[in-house]
Amino acid sequence: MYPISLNLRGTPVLVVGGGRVALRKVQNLLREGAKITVVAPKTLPELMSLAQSGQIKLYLREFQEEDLSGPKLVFAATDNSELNKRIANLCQRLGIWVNVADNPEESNFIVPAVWRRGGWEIAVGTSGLSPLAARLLKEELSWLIDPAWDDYLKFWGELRKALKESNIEKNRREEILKEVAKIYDYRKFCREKPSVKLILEKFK
Ligand SMILES: C[C@@]1(CC(=O)O)c2cc3[nH]c(cc4nc(cc5[nH]c(cc(n2)[C@H]1CCC(=O)O)[C@@](C)(CC(=O)O)[C@@H]5CCC(=O)O)C(CC(=O)O)=C4CCC(=O)O)c(CCC(=O)O)c3CC(=O)O
Ligand SMILES: NC(=O)C1=CN([C@@H]2O[C@H](COP(=O)(O)OP(=O)(O)OC[C@H]3O[C@@H](n4cnc5c(N)ncnc54)[C@H](O)[C@@H]3O)[C@@H](O)[C@H]2O)C=CC1
Repeated sequence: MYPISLNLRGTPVLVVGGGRVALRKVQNLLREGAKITVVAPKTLPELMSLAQSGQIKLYLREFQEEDLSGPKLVFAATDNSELNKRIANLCQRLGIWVNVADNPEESNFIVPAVWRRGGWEIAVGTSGLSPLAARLLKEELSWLIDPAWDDYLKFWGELRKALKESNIEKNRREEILKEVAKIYDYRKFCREKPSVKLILEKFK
């Protein structure tokens, strides 16, 4: 499984099924600004209200082949594994990437458990071995990773931006970043909390 971060803003995504699994996928997709259509004869009330507030499009009926004209990604999340398999086959034929809720083998992609804070994104995957274990490690990370890592990321982000906006040439900018990284590992950064301004003056 090759991990990538997809930009789904405005991208049409189809979710087939309206249960617990479909709802979780929809909630995470909404956060990324995907254009979501849900097809299911019966759905959870949460999906109904998302449709009522115009955040998703909802068709209260069974899946039909025509639903596959349009979406770039499909989530087959019904409780009918034969149907999920059929959707997967249709998607393969059409070249649409599909996630099959009850079958990682038939999926083009699977979804990791994601931990986010202060700009960090850590995706935990088990190649489908145990999604529950993926969630448990994700939860553990919230304890393991000190909030000072957020300041560290902020520092690097600001330094990178300042260098980009400076008139220092590209190769030298990269060199500077590597030199600073050698000096300021996480521990030294925490002790000294250097300012970006100071670093820039020192390395120019
Ligand atoms: C292959 C994959 C495909 C995909 O859905 O993309 C898949 C498949 C299956 N999940 C099953 C069960 C559960 N999945 C969860 C939860 C999550 N499942 C997610 C991902 C994935 N699930 C992909 C693999 C990722 C990887 O491992 O690398 C997470 C991480 C991300 C997300 O869905 O958003 C999200 C946690 C998010 C979070 O909390 O952060 C829970 C609840 C829990 O853990 O509390 C249970 C019940 C407990 C258990 O069984 O473990 C079953 C058996 C169904 C059955 O028995 O009927 C299958 C099918 C099978 O394995 O065949
Ligand atoms: N990938 C994951 O993270 C997980 C996957 N699963 C698997 O996912 C599947 C779905 O789980 P839940 O959401 O809990 O099930 P659920 O029973 O709550 O929901 C199933 C949904 O599928 C819909 N459906 C049934 N026939 C349909 C059709 N012909 N067209 C469109 N929609 C149809 C139903 O109306 C319902 O909304 C299960 O088969 C389970 O094995 C379960 C837990 C986690």
